[in-house]
Amino acid sequence: MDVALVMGSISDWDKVRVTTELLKKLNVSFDKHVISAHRMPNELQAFASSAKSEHYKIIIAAAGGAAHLPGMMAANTDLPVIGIPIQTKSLNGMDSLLSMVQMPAGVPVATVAIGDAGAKNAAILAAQIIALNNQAVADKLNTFRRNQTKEAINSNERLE
Ligand SMILES: Nc1c(C(=O)O)ncn1[C@@H]1O[C@H](COP(=O)(O)O)[C@@H](O)[C@H]1O
Repeated sequence: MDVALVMGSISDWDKVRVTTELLKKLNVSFDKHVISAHRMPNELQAFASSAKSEHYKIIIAAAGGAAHLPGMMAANTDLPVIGIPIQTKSLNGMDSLLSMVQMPAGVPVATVAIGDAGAKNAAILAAQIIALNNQAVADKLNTFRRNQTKEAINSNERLE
């Protein structure tokens, strides 16, 4: 698999479904897991430390609130980790964002935006990394970007 998509709870699944849809569209192979740094510390460590030998290339980690999951993944692997801050009811996802974006130097988490745009960008970012060594994914990305540009240009027609 190119990507392991990990989420802190099954309650995050609805928010990252869109990530999986885009990964599929861009020809990036992935599997998905609920793994929590807080609730499943041993499982997290086992998963992260064997991720490279399992031939994953990128980990996408989505979590809400005290979102230590992406940081702890990054602590236990040298694969690139992309963090998706899940929007929360109490603090709107600022809690999730700040707990993953402010990593100490040496252990980066490539943190995307809160919400739907971030969940989509995580898939695109992963595809861009995979595309460096995968022409089929590069072609899909190219088509995706061209269509996106076309749609933006065509939206001018809807202006009164
Ligand atoms: N942030 C974390 C971690 C972690 O970082 O290890 N484990 C669960 N969670 C988050 O807790 C929120 C509420 O989870 P529940 O709905 O299961 O109570 C979820 O957004 C999850 O990502």
